Amino acid sequence: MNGLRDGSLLRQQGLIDGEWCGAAAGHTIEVTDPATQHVLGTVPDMDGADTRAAIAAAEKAFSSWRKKTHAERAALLEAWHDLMLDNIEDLALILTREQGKPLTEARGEIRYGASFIKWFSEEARRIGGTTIPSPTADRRIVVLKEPVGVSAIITPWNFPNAMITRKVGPALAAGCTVVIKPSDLTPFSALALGVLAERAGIPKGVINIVTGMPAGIGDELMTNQTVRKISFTGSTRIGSLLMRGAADSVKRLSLELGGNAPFIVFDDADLDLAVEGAIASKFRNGGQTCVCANRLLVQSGVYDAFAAKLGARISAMKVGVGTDAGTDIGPMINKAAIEKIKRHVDDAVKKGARILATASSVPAGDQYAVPMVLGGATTDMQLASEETFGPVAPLFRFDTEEEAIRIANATPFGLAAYFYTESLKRSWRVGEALEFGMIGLNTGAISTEVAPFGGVKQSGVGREGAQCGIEEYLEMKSFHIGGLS
Ligand SMILES: O=CCCC(=O)O
Repeated sequence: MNGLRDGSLLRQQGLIDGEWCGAAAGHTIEVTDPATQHVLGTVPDMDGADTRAAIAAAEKAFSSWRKKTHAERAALLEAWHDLMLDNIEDLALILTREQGKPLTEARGEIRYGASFIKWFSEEARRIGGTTIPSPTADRRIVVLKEPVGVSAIITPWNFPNAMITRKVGPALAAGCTVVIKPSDLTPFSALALGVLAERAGIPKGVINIVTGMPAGIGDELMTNQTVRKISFTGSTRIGSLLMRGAADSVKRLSLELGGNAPFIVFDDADLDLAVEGAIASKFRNGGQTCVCANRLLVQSGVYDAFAAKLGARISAMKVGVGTDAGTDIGPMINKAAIEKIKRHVDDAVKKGARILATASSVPAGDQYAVPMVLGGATTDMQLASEETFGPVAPLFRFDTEEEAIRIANATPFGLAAYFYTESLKRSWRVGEALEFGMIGLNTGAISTEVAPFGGVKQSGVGREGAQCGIEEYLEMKSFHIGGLS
């Protein structure tokens, strides 16, 4: 890959038990640049047998990793974090090339990703336990916190770095070992993290990375008795398949699944702030983020003004190759993504929506979606019930607060929601009425290592980040000590 300062970060092998290796069966898959369709390289197309080897390596490493002191684990995580920031330019370039997002956003993702490693290196020192007043005089009861065990980490293509670190950070801090299955579309970011983990001194077998198509690897991770925990970010369809597959061996699960985020602008909102928030939330990663605003609900009194302001911002957007200076929106990840966006726009227009504004600078090529504002969106349109996952901002007009809350909650998903108002009373009323795991009030940015990240309803189970994130990788053991009288 041209432009890397350290070419050894582009690794084209999987990582099992400290060995960089190919698939046992010798198969490989190509990884392409979504902007150019050029092949960037290949990675092993591993299967169930390779995955079993990775799980066995993680199991072997678990017995010594769990016994390290919290300070020892924290020091290794800190070293890994520092190496990520030292190599930010290369990690960002690899990420942009395989995923497409603009380089400035890719740098942001590396900093965001590294922040989870730093955060959980600190949390490693704070894994405590409790003592419980005993019901009898001759006994004492303490609750110990112990690592869950070998954890499967299955991650998506839209955040190829940060979705790994948000899971691996707490897993390692807790004393678990991991088998990572990155998306087959974006494995190089994961492998570069593996190279840096090795340089940081994280022992062999603690982090294993299996690359390739999902079916064989996923089946093994789901059913293997040694795997005690699965953490997955991706679609609700796959999340529920994993839940079913993991049921026979009763694994712990953390699932961060699909969303359908409402973004509500009330008449009393600061409109400029709302437009900033809409740009940040709707157009992050070209709209390919699970917490992206999907439905923009705008109250009648400010509908036209908001549409005009948002339209002006979108008209000025530059679409193009992520590594070109000034690019705001990169290519979409693949043809299926483009087709879905097109289907949503065609359906909306057929049902009466109007295109109010589009980005003026969009290169030719069917890998690019046109950023746009759609006016007159209604709840019978496909884009009201499905995540578009693209740079299309549909505006739904509403009249009353009750109507906005009803429309916002009319979805089986419950990941993120946003609303804008200057009223204190309304802030609390609406914040409490929205059925979502994360709410942004007068902000479109809710992603940070310090706050719990996760959803309700079909958007998943469990929380990542924050102080609670490490609990997902810890078991409680009640220890009853008798005969003390
Ligand atoms: O799309 C997945 C999560 C992105 C984020 O952490 O904000």
